[in-house]
Amino acid sequence: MADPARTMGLSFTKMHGAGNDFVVIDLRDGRPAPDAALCRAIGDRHTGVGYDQLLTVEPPRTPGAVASYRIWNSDGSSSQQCGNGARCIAAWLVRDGAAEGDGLLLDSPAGTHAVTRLPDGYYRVVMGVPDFVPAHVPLRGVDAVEGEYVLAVDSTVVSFGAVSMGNPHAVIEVEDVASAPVATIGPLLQVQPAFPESVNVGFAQVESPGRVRLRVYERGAGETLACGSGACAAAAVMMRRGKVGRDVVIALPGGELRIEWPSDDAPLSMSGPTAFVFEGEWTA
Ligand SMILES: N[C@H](CCC[C@H](N)C(=O)O)C(=O)O
Repeated sequence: MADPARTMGLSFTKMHGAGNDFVVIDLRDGRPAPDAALCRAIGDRHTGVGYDQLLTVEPPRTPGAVASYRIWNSDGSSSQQCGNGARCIAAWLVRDGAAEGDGLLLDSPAGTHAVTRLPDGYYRVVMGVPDFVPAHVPLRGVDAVEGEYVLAVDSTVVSFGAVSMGNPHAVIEVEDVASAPVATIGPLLQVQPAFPESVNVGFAQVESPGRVRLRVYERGAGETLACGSGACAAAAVMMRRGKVGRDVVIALPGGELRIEWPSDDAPLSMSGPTAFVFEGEWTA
């Protein structure tokens, strides 16, 4: 049977969070998510709309939540977490009138998040407690020395921190992000057996105790202009190493995010911008 979206027309909203771009589709009426072929067609940067991630807004899964959402990367793979996406979904629900902006609850595949609209129009997402347990990243077969993992990939030795924000992250500290080997080491690390679910690879340059520059080669999307969970991961790794304070600005190519993590056993919060770009209808 033809995919219903192809016959009925599929409305969507194009958004971005610090340049990390999304197609948001409202499936609160219970319609099925677009199939893989349609996701790829919508995601094509030339013949479609283009996105880093496709986000679906769906009925809540827990009491008190306004809605739930799911996440597909542009390569069709799904993810458990999308920090920039959580902010955009919250802004989408507030604009839709489905929620007030003070502490709405959103169900993601990684758990339930409290989201608050800040006076400056930014959104703050409680992202949960960073999980450094290797098996939870997941990361296998690599031992850590003082929180640093070392892996030989091809002719290169890569040293990194590893943490789960609900999705897997490796964080590589570099002297200069501008010249970091993002497009070579990123995909190389992603295919290592040590990362059975692949990994988002961050390249972080600590500029000061209050500011980190970051580039992220995302799982399923390549290098993006911003990665919210990647910013959380980089901040958490550098905070635990004592390289930055517990309230830090992460400067990504597409914009800045603020990360607050009061203590190791407390939840981490991320604040940042959201933007509506256009509304559309897919009729191909
Ligand atoms: N590529 C990620 C999902 C999107 C994360 C990112 N866009 C964010 O804002 O957190 C993964 O496969 O885990």
